[in-house]
Amino acid sequence: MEAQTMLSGFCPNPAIPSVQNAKKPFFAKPPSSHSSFVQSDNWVSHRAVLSISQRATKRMECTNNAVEAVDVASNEDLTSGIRLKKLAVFVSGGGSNFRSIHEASLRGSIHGDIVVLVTNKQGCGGALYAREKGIPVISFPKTKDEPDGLSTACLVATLRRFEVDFILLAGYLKLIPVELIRAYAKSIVNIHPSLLPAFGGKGYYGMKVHKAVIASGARFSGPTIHFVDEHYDTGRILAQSVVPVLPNDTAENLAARVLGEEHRLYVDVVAAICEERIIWRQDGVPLIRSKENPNEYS
Ligand SMILES: Nc1nc2c(c(=O)[nH]1)N[C@@H](CN(C=O)c1ccc(C(=O)N[C@@H](CCC(=O)O)C(=O)O)cc1)CN2
Ligand SMILES: NCC(=O)N[C@@H]1O[C@H](COP(=O)([O-])[O-])[C@@H](O)[C@H]1O
Repeated sequence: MEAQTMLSGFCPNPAIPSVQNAKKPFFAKPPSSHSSFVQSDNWVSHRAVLSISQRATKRMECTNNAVEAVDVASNEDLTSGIRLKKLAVFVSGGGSNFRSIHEASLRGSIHGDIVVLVTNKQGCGGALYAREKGIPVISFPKTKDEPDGLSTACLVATLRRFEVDFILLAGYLKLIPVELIRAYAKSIVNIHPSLLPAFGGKGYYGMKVHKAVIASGARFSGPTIHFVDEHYDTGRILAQSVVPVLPNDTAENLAARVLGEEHRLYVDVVAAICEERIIWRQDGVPLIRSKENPNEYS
């Protein structure tokens, strides 16, 4: 049975609003040296951020609003103490970023599981890979090419039923509707193949981006990972990485160089998201806390 048909039972009545996650996170304030950092209510860790000397041996846990220090033998214990996250990936094309993240999940580099793939093109490479790996595939949105596509309300209800924590866009070429953005506030990220805000927005996707970069004479390019808001490529930037643009580059050469960096960067960023190492500065800029040195941010 096609996953779509099987999944349709997840959305008996699209009119029924999706159930919001009921979790109430424990608010933890970082040490005074980071007093400029606050954590939003969507991403706060369930553990207080301790000074580096304490952190090596202790983890703070909140149970029934009582905070207690729990002995931690090693970083693995810290990771194993963090809930395994459930991920939805959205693709429209070949899916190399999706595959890279899936492989990282399987080898344990990402503390998360891809539980569902969403696509607007059932025949794309990403959907074929998902079916080979037994990952359910959902069509979204409903179009003439994809008449079985879900409505936004039904997609939200289905993602809730899969208990999805975070949504990763990876070459998905349709605008994410505001209803889904509100349902997954600060929990949807996208990778774009240029150094935003340059060369982003409507019309900037795939090879079009690299052709524009080369035509501009820019000497550097690279991927950007950002949170998704209601417009294309205007959400808060979370991570970037720089590659050179060479004088004799074709769009294809540049695309390949940027894509290789995308695979590395996206795995690192998704690992940080799943390990609850994202922290929000008071001006709204998201930062990634270093795994090796928790007093360092990027
Ligand atoms: N609400 C948001 N939705 C999406 C975002 C986002 O930032 N906010 N990012 C895109 C991905 N993307 C760039 O990273 C992007 C994708 C597609 C387009 C675009 O111009 N699309 C064309 C249609 C293309 C097609 O259907 O083949 C269009 O809308 O005319 C720009 C940027 C994913 N969604
Ligand atoms: N604006 C969105 C956009 O252009 N996204 C780009 O589509 C490609 C998807 O490759 P993949 O399917 O092999 O991961 C990637 O280069 C990604 O940055």
